[in-house]
Amino acid sequence: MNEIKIFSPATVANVSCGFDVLGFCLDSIGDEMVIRKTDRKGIFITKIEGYDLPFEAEKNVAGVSALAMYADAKPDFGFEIEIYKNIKPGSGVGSSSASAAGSVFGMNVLLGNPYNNTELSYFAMKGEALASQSEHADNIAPALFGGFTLVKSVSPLEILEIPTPNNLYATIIHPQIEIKTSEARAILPKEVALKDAISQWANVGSLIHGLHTSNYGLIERSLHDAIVEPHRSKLIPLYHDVKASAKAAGALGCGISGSGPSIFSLCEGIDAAKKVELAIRKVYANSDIEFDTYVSKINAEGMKILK
Ligand SMILES: Nc1ncnc2c1ncn2[C@@H]1O[C@H](COP(=O)(O)OP(=O)(O)O)[C@@H](O)[C@H]1O
Ligand SMILES: N[C@@H](CCOP(=O)(O)O)C(=O)O
Repeated sequence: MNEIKIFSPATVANVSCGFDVLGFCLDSIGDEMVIRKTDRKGIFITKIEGYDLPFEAEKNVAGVSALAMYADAKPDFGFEIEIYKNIKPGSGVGSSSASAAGSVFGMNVLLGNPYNNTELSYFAMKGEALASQSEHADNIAPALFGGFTLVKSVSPLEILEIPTPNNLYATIIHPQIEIKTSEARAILPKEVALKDAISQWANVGSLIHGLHTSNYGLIERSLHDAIVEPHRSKLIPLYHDVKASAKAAGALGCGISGSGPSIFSLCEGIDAAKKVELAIRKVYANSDIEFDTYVSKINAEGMKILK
């Protein structure tokens, strides 16, 4: 096989209480990428559609992760990468991760799958670091493994796959402002109060248990964030109104998706997710902020090979 076309999914990182460790994969939004073997040695980004992003491999997250894997694999040929971007950069649903993980996923298939998903996550983290100035894997892991993931450690990299209850859906609202992950990280405090840490790790533990046991009530009671949300919510217009509307419409929980500005809600069933979508659309519809919304099943598969 000399060429592959893939769907590289959007992802929601943090999931309220799990800053930098928890994430889940979306089904209804993602980029497409074509990866092709070429006689020319090296990594070449030959096409980008959708958004204006750098073509130099060293400046594009897809190229940085590809170069990290290329240096390890040392093939006697090169790779061309085409990126068809649907996920707006800086939207908070893992735009950079979709590219960073997509290039190495596609290259791995063309190389005959020498690397497992954890090894691919390691290379993809090198690309993610270019965008966010930090090596975190909470978007990359769900993009590659699918479903919910927990990054137990980045060094050494250890990723746990968490079972996803069948009837869990996400509703996303994306106000059209850009928040760079690097900037949203820079505003966070370096230290946290012990009482906040206690509530946060209790919620992470109970959320994981709720996911394992399909206990929607426990999931609902665990979707809180005492540490990051108070700081980042100030960057998102009408954040608290959206959250209140989502909860009133029946969401299990609602929080900042990744570093924002997107806001996610988790819901039991597609009908509840659509009801939440209608409710939160009304919040921005009464303002001058443009926005998109979408409802997605949790994508258990992650990356998909299109051809
Ligand atoms: N292939 C790429 N896809 C998305 N963003 C990229 C890519 N290559 C470089 N970037 C840069 O990464 C930044 C967006 O990443 P980030 O702030 O983490 O947003 P997101 O939350 O959408 O991933 C932008 O500055 C963008 O120019
Ligand atoms: N844990 C990171 C996740 C950033 O996600 P993104 O989708 O905004 O890139 C953080 O919160 O900084």
